[in-house]
Amino acid sequence: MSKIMDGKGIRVGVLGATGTVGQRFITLLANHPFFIIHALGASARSAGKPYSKAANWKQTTPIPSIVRDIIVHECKPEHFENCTVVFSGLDAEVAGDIESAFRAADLAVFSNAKNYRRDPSVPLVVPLVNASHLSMIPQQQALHQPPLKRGFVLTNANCSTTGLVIPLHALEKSFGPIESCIVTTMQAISGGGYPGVPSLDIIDNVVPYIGGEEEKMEWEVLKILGGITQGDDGLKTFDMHARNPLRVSASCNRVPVIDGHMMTVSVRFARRPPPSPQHVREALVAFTPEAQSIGCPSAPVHAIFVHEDPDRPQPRLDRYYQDGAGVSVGRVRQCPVLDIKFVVLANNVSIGAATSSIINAELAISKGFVKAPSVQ
Ligand SMILES: NC(=O)C1=CN([C@@H]2O[C@H](COP(=O)(O)OP(=O)(O)OC[C@H]3O[C@@H](n4cnc5c(N)ncnc54)[C@H](OP(=O)(O)O)[C@@H]3O)[C@@H](O)[C@H]2O)C=CC1
Ligand SMILES: N[C@@H](CC(=O)OP(=O)(O)O)C(=O)O
Repeated sequence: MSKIMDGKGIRVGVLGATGTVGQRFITLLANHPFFIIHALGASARSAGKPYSKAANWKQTTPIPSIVRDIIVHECKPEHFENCTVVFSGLDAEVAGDIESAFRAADLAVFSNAKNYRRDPSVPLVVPLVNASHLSMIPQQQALHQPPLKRGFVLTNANCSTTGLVIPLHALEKSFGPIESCIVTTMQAISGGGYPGVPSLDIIDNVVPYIGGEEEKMEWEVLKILGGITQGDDGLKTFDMHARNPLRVSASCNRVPVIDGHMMTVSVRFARRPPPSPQHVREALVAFTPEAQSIGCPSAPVHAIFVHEDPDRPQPRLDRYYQDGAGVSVGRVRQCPVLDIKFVVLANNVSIGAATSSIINAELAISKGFVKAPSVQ
C-alpha cells in the first residue's frame, strides 16, 4: 500500500454517481488516500452536464469541489479508459450489462447492485467478514473469454444482509457455527434510492414488505459465511455454509427512518452448551476484522459497538458510529426459543453500500488484485 501513498494514486470512476449510493461514494472518495476521482457516469438524462447540475445532491456536506465541474458521461468504458477501478452504484435494471462491459474492458468493478451476487465466480464480500473470498478473483479472470489481466467484478451485499452478517461472523469466530437465525428488519427509506417510497405511504406507517429482500438476505448470508472449496479439477466453488448447515428466516419491513437499517436477531448455536449473553457481548467487542488489522484506511477502528443502555442502538443516535462504517449492537440477552437475541443497527448507505465497496477495493489492493500505476 505504501507505493500508492508515494504519490501516484489510483484513478477511479463512479457509475451511478448521481444516485443515493453514488453521492456517498463521491463524499468518501473525495479525500481518499489512494483513489483519485477521474470520471463520473450516470444515465443519458445526466450525461453532458457538470456533476453539480446533474446530481440532486442530498448529502449533509457540500458537493466536493473536485467533482463539481466534472462532466457526467454515459456509462460506457470508452469514457473511463484512464481508470483502473470503477465503483458502481447503478440501478439494478441496468447494472448487469454495464458492469460486464467494464469488466470486459479490463477494469476492476466494485458493485453495490444485486446482479452478480449469485454468480458462482463472483465474490460477494462484506469486507469486515469474508475478505478471504477475494481469492476467487483469479479464477473469474481466467474463466472469462478472453481471459482478463486486471478486470473483474466483485460485489458487496444487500444492506440488511451486511448489518446481519457482521455480528454473526464475529459470533461464529468465537463460538463455532450458528445453526439457525431469525431476523426481523426495520429498514430506512433511503434503502430504496431517491425518491423512494412515496411520503403518503411511509409517514405514520410501517410497510411489511420489501420486494425480494427476504430471499436475498436468506441466501446471501450463506454465501458470505460459507467457505471456498477446491475440487479435484482445481476449480474453486463457494460452499454456501454447507459444511455447517445454517437456516435463516428473514422478515423485512420499511419504517419511517431516513438512514440506518435496524434489525432484531435471534440465533441458535450448533455447539452445546451455548455461550452466555456476557460471553457474546465480549466476543462482539473483541471482534477485529482482517480489513482493520491490515490497515485498510476506510475500515472502522472498532467494527462493533455493544451498547449497555437498554434502549440503544437507535437510528437517529447511532447511524454515524465510525462515520457509518461500524455497526451497533444492543440488548444482548437470552432467547427462550433459540439461544441468544440482540438488536443490530447498520448504516445502509455507508457500511451497507459505498463504504463496503471502498474497503473491498482497499482489500483488493492489499492482496495484489488491483495495482497502483507505479507498480503495474
Ligand atoms: N440505497 C441503499 O441503501 C443501497 C443501494 N444498493 C444498490 O445500489 C444501487 C444504487 O442504489 P441507489 O443509489 O439507492 O439508487 P438511485 O436510484 O438513487 O441511483 C441510481 C443511479 O443509477 C443511474 N442510472 C439509472 N438508469 C441508468 C441507465 N440507464 N444508465 C446509466 N445509469 C443509470 C442513475 O443516474 P441518473 O441520475 O442519471 O438517473 C443514478 O445515478 C442499486 O443497485 C441498489 O439496489 C445496495 C445497498 C444499499
Ligand atoms: N433493498 C434494499 C436496498 C437495496 O438496494 O438492496 P439490493 O442492493 O440488495 O437490491 C432496501 O430497500 O433497503
